[in-house]
Amino acid sequence: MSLILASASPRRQELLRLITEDFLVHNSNIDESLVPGLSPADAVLLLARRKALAVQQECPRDAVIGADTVVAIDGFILGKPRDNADAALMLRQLSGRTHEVFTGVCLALPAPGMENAFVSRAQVTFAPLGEDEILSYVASGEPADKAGAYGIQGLGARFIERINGDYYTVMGLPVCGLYHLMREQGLL
Ligand SMILES: Cc1cn([C@H]2C[C@H](O)[C@@H](COP(=O)(O)OP(=O)(O)OP(=O)(O)O)O2)c(=O)[nH]c1=O
Repeated sequence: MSLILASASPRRQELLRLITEDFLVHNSNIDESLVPGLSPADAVLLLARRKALAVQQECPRDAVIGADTVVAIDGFILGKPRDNADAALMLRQLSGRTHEVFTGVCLALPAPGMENAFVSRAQVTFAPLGEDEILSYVASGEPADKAGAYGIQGLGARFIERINGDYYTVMGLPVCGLYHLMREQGLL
């Protein structure tokens, strides 16, 4: 049995390496569009599960990890921005306020129906951002592939006053939660 990370995200690969070096990477290529009306926690669980199960269909003898991250504020779910204008809108919404980041993780095991999933939530407080800061951050390109249009691990760090929760949940993979789940399941 191999361990497979169902993700194209280089950040998730880097974070899984904090738990184990012994894994392969397969992109799941699933449709990430969401049914409207889902709570952020249900949305990330659904997508994490879809990613893990899509890869497990191809590799039924392996254990597969899928994950998904969204930002939630004012009852809205912010995924990855569509374009630069959308990224700037998201950053204006986050400016000077506290939002939540949800990361769902699904570990699909080879026995039929054996799946373990959990959601990790963190609160992140942004400093007030000037329009010039927003535009130059968007121009850096960093927001483009990130939920909520920022990366806590990159230039986005400048804007973050406070976090309550697991830093790695914000980055896209809750390392402590996944490590403990993998130990419980006898994978480590
Ligand atoms: C909020 C935040 C998000 N992100 C990233 C984590 C995720 O990669 C991305 C959210 O998109 P996801 O759809 O969760 O992940 P992905 O498309 O990058 O990778 P895959 O589906 O193949 O696993 O945003 C950061 O890197 N830093 C942050 O601070």
